[in-house]
Amino acid sequence: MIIAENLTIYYDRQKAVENVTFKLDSDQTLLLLGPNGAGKTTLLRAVAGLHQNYKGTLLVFGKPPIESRNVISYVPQSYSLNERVPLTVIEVVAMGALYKRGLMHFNIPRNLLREATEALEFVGLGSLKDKRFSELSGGQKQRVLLARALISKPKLLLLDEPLSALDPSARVEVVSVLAKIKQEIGLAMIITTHDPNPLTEIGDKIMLLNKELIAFGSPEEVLRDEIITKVYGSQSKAIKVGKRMYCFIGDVHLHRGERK
Ligand SMILES: Nc1ncnc2c1ncn2[C@@H]1O[C@H](COP(=O)(O)OP(=O)(O)OP(=O)(O)O)[C@@H](O)[C@H]1O
Repeated sequence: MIIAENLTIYYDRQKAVENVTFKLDSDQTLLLLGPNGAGKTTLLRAVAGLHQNYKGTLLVFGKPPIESRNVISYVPQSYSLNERVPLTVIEVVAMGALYKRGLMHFNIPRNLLREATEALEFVGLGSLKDKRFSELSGGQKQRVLLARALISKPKLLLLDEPLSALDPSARVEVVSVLAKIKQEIGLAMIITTHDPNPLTEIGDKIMLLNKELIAFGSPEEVLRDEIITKVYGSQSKAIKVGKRMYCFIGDVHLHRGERK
């Protein structure tokens, strides 16, 4: 379980996220929604144990995040793999485990190659394992990064904007892998997004963040006109299609000067 109580996160003395409280069960998926500069990445990095300038309580499986890092996989927004290094897809996946195990060499042990192959098959890319990573499409790269994040068998998967910069069909591919992860692996996930609509089928909880916590609850509880208009203005609208909630929101940009 992930627990935050009165969590305030700082850059130096500047508050980036203020007084956030929430709980997430170990098999639940949280969609972390908010406009530019709302503090989504900052909160995600704090949960990952990568940003420790905070006050309040933050516990990941009963421990401060820094002590739980071996069971957390974090996929940053802009993945900084130098694409001039001619790595194959399977090497990119296997390196995820090598980093975690503190090994930094390129002789990938055979058992690890097998695990990496299985992880690639799980995301539907087994046939591309020997291809250059740099030659893949955006959606395929994101699926490889999911395989790489899964190889260390995390209990918590943190994804920063996994759908940004993908075209609609690539989004569908990635969302179907996320749904499979949720169904078949059953771990906790926190996914930051500007647009919850493609992800509402897998989101158990949604947090609307705008430096402060605006709302936290089920999609039905959070995607309501009276809540989303607080952040996205009077033009935004929540709508129910079948059993699922969706929303129309514009992109709101916060600038430093506008913050409290
Ligand atoms: N390294 C940093 N040093 C100082 N301030 C930072 C740093 N990184 C982010 N901030 C500030 O913290 C606030 C929250 O930023 P953050 O990147 O977490 O927002 P976000 O919701 O992820 O935005 P986006 O959707 O644009 O990625 C912003 O005001 C940002 O300028």
